[in-house]
Amino acid sequence: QENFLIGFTKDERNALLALKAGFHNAFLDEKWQSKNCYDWFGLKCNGTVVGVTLENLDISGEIKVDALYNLTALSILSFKNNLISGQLMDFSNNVNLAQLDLSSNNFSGPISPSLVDLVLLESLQLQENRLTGQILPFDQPSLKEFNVSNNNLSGPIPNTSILQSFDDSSYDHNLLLCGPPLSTICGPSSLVNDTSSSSNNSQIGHILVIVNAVGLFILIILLFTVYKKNKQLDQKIIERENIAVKYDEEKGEEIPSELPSELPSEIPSQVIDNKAKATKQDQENLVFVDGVAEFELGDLMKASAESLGKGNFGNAYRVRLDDGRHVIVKRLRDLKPLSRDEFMNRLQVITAHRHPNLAPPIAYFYSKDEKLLVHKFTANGNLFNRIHGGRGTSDRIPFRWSARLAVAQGVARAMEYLHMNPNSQAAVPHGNLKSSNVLIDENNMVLVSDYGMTSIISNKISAQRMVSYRSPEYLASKKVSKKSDVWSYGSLVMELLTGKISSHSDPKDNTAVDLGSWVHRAVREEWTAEIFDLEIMVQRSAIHGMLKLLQLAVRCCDNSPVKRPEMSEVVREVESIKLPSVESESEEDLSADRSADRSVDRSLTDDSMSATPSR
Ligand SMILES: Nc1ncnc2c1ncn2[C@@H]1O[C@H](COP(=O)(O)OP(=O)(O)OP(=O)(O)O)[C@@H](O)[C@H]1O
Repeated sequence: QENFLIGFTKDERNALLALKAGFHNAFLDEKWQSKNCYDWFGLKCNGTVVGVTLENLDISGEIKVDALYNLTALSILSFKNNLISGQLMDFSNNVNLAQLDLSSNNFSGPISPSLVDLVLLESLQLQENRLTGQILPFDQPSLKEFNVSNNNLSGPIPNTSILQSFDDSSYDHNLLLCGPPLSTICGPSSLVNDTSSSSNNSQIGHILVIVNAVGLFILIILLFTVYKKNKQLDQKIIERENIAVKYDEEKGEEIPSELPSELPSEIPSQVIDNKAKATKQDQENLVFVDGVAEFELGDLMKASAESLGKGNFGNAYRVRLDDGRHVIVKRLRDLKPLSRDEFMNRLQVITAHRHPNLAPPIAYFYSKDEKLLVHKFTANGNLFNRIHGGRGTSDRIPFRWSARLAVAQGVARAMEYLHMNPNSQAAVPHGNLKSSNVLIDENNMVLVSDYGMTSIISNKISAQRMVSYRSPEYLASKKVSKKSDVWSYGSLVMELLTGKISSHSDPKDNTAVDLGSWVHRAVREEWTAEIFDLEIMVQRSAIHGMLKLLQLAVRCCDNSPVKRPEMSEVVREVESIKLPSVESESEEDLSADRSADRSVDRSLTDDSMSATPSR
């Protein structure tokens, strides 16, 4: 059989087929088949495989540690910007490797020691993963490019001449990394071996990272001592800045001109009130949106934290404060190059939006190396998990029609408010509405989160990663608008009604469907009633309301943006859908023998539906 292969050896082909089997990628399944290496997408071969370049393909799945053993001639390897998870591979057999780019994936665990022995290695790009443990003492003179920024690495940067020759951008955004070339000073705790690096139990998705609280505390004390020394000097600078702010306010200073045109041309009055407050606090601490400092940056840093995974704007952590309260901390990355003032201004615009169905950050932080958003923790998770979580297990609490309708109404109200905001004349598109950005709090209130981020995230990243339900015009222009929000709302409602995962929001899930086309087909082929999630289909008396909501969702997902309704019209329509009487719903629930969830469902419905002071 080997005689029939062109461009690569049998062992290499088998290794690549095994690699493909670990990925869930329809594109590769199609393109990596033939016996001719030259037909394979992303390969470079000359009798043997010398290059594998698979970038921006939404590849998910894991790579086995020994996956590259038989690719002995490999010189270039890039899996840049995919969703690959698992530990880094063993590169001991890839002695020709010169360029390795695994950036923007979900790799976890330690940096593979085999990389230190690659004497031809010129470029190592590991940024934007979830790597833990320490940086190894790379010192091969061949190394010209090196980047491990945006990981969870810890400890001192080894003092080799090669590693010290790269500037701090190669190391930025690793919360526990220290020593030159970073300006963070190493405390005694940094010298303790990081236990997380040796653990082999890194999981795909949500990894629990318990931060060594004692060690960190010592580090914080050291950092604060340094801060305090600078404080007196800073005080003078702050006083000067306050004078400058007052002067700007008197002149009626406007938001910098680079703001997107959809943002308000004037700063809302509430924002101006906050501005002086913010300027006093923001030098080295959190800026609280309501002006009351509930805790300090140091409290966050010494607390234990659980990683919730990597979102489009950075890593999110659930942090447990000393008083037992939980908050969510998001470490932002891929921002526009904003000055402190610009960042503060934009956050003030975002946080000035107040509506019972919105979840703005409660605090934010800016420093050269770190930008953070702090949110209240919402105890009942997100809508994605409510719709899809625990299916087929005894843990699953059925998600009934009344509760789903309440979600559709709450989200619609929040979106209408963002589009119309009566208080500040600010009208912003959300830009990233999806089920994981709809949160459910302890009172079962529906809260829309992560809105307005286009004003701070770099244009390239927003275009690549935001908007999980992609409208046709967004795919063409890469710009979010109110009408692309309406499309997203329609898709979210389809997800809510069908219980299907959208392939746009989770390409790696093989049960996912292109919701828009799937629903359109169902309507066209007249099997409409069958498309509803079984959990609500049993509620026969509600079928009329479900059909009405489905029709609205279909209109929101019209290919032509002008034919889509405005959010205000959507709110009117979704609120006109009546719930079936409590009696008939209860009877149906009883007949489905699933009455256990009644209290949960009714509370979700009642609470979120009653919270409508703005209407
Ligand atoms: N305030 C919060 N309370 C509880 N869970 C939250 C909160 N904010 C976010 N989460 C959850 O944490 C996880 C990560 O959130 P994050 O916003 O970083 O990413 P995402 O929602 O997956 O994507 P994107 O960055 O596009 O919004 C998600 O499952 C999200 O639902």
